[in-house]
Amino acid sequence: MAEEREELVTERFAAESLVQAGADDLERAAEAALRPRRLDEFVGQRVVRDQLSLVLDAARGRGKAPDHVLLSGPPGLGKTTLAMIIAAEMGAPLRVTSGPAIQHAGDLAAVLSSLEEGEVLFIDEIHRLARPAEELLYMAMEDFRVDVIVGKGAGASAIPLTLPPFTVVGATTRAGLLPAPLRDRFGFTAHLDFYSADDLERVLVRSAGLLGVPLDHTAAAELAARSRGTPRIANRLLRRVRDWAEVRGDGTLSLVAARAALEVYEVDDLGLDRLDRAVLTALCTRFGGGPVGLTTLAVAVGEEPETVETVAEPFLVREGLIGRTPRGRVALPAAWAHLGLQVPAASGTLFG
Ligand SMILES: Nc1ncnc2c1ncn2[C@@H]1O[C@H](COP(=O)(O)OP(=O)(O)OP(=O)(O)O)[C@@H](O)[C@H]1O
Repeated sequence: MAEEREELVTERFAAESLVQAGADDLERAAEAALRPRRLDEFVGQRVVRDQLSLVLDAARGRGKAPDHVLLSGPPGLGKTTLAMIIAAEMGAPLRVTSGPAIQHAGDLAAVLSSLEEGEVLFIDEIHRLARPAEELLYMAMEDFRVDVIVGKGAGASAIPLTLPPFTVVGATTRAGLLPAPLRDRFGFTAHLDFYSADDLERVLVRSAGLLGVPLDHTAAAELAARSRGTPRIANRLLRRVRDWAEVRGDGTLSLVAARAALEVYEVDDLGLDRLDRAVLTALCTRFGGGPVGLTTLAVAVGEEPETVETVAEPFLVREGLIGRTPRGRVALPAAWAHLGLQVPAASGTLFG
């Protein structure tokens, strides 16, 4: 009986994860369709764009592969997009992999030894590379050489293999976790910051044009203000408003349609979603405003600590809702106000 139930549960999970995988694929496809292909289509991040354009122009002028590029910043700000743009601008092929996908140094050696001259190797979540792979990578980045190990144990020998010049584009949400020797191998490092409301409005107008949907100026402003400074979220909200307008409205993406859809999807005035609010609520109501450790906070909201730290926290910190202290996370007065709660009398002593 118990076994039968377990099987049913497993089947249900399998079915749910299939549906989820399908949904993720659809989201990814929808995202890909809106990705800028060239640097001059990439909205905002003016300083990064200018600097990168110089790096690429100089490399083109010399007829060489550009320096290795490290892109850091919260999810959804355009790191993958920029990696693709670098390859497109250089007219070079792009190879995509990620830190977690490379379990062993041998996996990385296989990728490196098959690179073409000038190829761009995009390594997403580069901070999650295993240590031996990391060491192999910085030798390859510096000397364009890898040692391929042949054989095992005492009889193993290293055969040096020269690689054609290539460019690594590393992306990370946690630049602080990269060891210095790896970080130092990148000739150009850029940090992507949250977008202004004006830039997000431009992202939305561009995306609406590509989707062929009529977007009111007022609706664009409302969506921009509630997109947590993030183009991925802006585009996602745009697609949800389009759903609402087509199913419940007259097809126009008006302010009324935007507000109604945002209410359905529980996006509040600041653009906070369910996870953000769960973090704030746990911090204020369960832990009395903190300080509370990241792991405890993550358990309280049923998420991985890394998700809370990289997805929810950066924006909450930027908005002055929470603070990070050596003793843990604390709620700031704006958090209580946002939840419509009274700041407890003792909270003045929480921060610090
Ligand atoms: N500057 C921009 N201009 C226009 N659209 C953008 C810009 N940056 C990102 N986008 C849009 O946002 C989406 C998410 O961007 P992207 O996948 O590059 O983010 P990311 O930083 O790599 O995120 P992650 O860290 O989660 O991989 C893209 O599909 C693209 O359509």
